[in-house]
Amino acid sequence: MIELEGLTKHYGTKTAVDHLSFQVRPGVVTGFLGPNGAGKSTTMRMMLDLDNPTSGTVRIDGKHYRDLAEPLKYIGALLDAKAMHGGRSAYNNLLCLAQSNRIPESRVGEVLDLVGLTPVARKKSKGFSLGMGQRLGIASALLGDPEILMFDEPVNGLDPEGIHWIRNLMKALAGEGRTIFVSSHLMSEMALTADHLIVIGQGKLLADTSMADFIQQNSRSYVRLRSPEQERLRDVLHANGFVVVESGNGTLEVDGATTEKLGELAGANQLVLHELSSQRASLEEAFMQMTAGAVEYHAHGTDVHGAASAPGPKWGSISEGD
Ligand SMILES: Nc1ncnc2c1ncn2[C@@H]1O[C@H](COP(=O)(O)OP(=O)(O)OP(=O)(O)O)[C@@H](O)[C@H]1O
Repeated sequence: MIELEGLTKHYGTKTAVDHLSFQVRPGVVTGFLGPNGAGKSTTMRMMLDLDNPTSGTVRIDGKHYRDLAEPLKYIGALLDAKAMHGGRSAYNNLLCLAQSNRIPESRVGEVLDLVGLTPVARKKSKGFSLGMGQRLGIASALLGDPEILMFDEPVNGLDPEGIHWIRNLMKALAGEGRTIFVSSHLMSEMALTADHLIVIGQGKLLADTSMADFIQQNSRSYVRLRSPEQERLRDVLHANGFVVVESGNGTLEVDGATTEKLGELAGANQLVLHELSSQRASLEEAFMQMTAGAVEYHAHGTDVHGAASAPGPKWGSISEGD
């Protein structure tokens, strides 16, 4: 269990983390979500005592990180995959870590095998691809066989097979009763992995909810209709008690209705329909709406030639990869 209480970090006048209080429980994968610059990495660094909080506390199974003897046996973390010593082999990088925490050398081979790096174990890590570096970082997190694991953007640089592997690994580790805390700025990725969600924006807690509740509350479903007689269709829908939203391009959206019901209503009123479809807003959209006021870096449209357009949140690519 990880517990944060009033955790706050200022860098000069900048508040990176703002009175964060939440718990990360064992036995589930907890996703840590927020747009770029929300404060996820700063929070994780403070959890590992790599940065000092301005105020507030973090406890790992009731203790401060610095009071853990041989911390790799309690908590393993993938924060910065490039943090390894590039001049050392993968094997020696892990061996040094193992020795510093009195972990037997046999475990080095085990974790290299687990992450699929055995064939390159004796190669210098500076020649590793992003994905191989990510796997080596994951191996170091697993080295002490800890009950708590933290991964900062673990799928960065991984190919679809690697993404699938890390997703299943996190689920399996949670299934063994471990505490798994994983950050991402991609809702779509989290939807496939996490059981619970902590969402932050500009350092503040925006949501602490189960994934099931988040999906239930945020994936709005509605029916989209298009007709050459749009006005008459709208009047018929209104007259039958439906709330209708005009969404542009001549389409109408109706919440809380089925395609069957609306199709029959249109038929009974001899209305021609060019479209009658059931729609579901994506979780990515719901997440973007939740964090819209807390997005720090805005892209300005998609026109690479610089034509002006409305600012929108800058978001990474969506990776479904399953
Ligand atoms: N050492 C530092 N000095 C000054 N400002 C910092 C420092 N580290 C982080 N920040 C600022 O604190 C805020 C939070 O940054 P952080 O890296 O924790 O966000 P993040 O949610 O991990 O973002 P990303 O998804 O882009 O990695 C940002 O505005 C960042 O510019």
